[in-house]
Amino acid sequence: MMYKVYLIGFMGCGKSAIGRRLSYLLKMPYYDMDKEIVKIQKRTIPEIFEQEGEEYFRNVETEFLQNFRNESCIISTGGGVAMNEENVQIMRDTGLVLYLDATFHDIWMRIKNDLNRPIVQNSTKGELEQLYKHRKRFYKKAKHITIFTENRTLKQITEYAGYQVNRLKGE
Ligand SMILES: Nc1ncnc2c1ncn2[C@@H]1O[C@H](COP(=O)(O)OP(=O)(O)O)[C@@H](O)[C@H]1O
Ligand SMILES: O=C(O)C1=C[C@@H](OP(=O)(O)O)[C@@H](O)[C@H](O)C1
Ligand SMILES: [Mg+2]
Repeated sequence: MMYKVYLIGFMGCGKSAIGRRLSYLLKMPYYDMDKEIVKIQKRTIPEIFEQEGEEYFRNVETEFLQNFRNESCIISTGGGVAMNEENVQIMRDTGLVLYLDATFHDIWMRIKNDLNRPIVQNSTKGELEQLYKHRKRFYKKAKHITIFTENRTLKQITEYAGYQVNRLKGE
C-alpha cells in the first residue's frame, strides 16, 4: 500500500532534520520539498523568491505535490505548504500528516541568522511572530497528529514520530 508521511510546521520547527532521521529509522525514501524544488528549478529558494516572487514559488509547491511519484516515502514540506487548501487535501489523501509544534522562541533562535529563508530575511522578529501565530491554526487543521518538540532532542522526536507512523499505517 502506498503511504506517504508528510512533516509540516513553521520554519525551523525541524521538518528537514526530523524527516532525514525518520527516513533512516523507518527505512523509507526521503524527500525535502525545498531541495527537490531547487533541483527542478536549478536555482536557490532565495533566487526563486527574488526572480519570480512568492506566488510563483507557491505554485511550484502545489505542482510538486500534484505530480510527485506514487511511492511510500517521507516528505519534509516547506513552512508555507500547509497554508494552501489544495496542498492539504493532497497530503491528507495520500498519507499521514505530522505537525511539528515548536515554540516561537526555539524557532527564532534557529532561523534568525539563516540566509536561505527569504521570508526571514525580509521580516522583522515581530512580523515573524505574527506570521507564526497566524499559521498555527492552519497547521493544526491540516495535521493528523501533533508532535510537541519543546525540550526534546531530535532523536526523541524522531522516535516518537516513528512510533506514530507504525501505529497509524494501514488504517
Ligand atoms: N528539537 C531540536 N533540537 C535541536 N535542534 C533542532 C531541533 N529541531 C530542529 N533543530 C535544528 O534547527 C535547525 C532548523 O531545523 P530544520 O530541520 O531546517 O527546520 P525546518 O525544515 O522545519 O525549517 C536545524 O539545524 C536543526 O538541526
Ligand atoms: O515558511 C515558508 O513560507 C517557507 C519555508 C521554507 O522551508 P522551511 O520551513 O523548511 O524553512 C521554504 O519553503 C521557503 O523559504 C518558504
Ligand atoms: Mg526545511
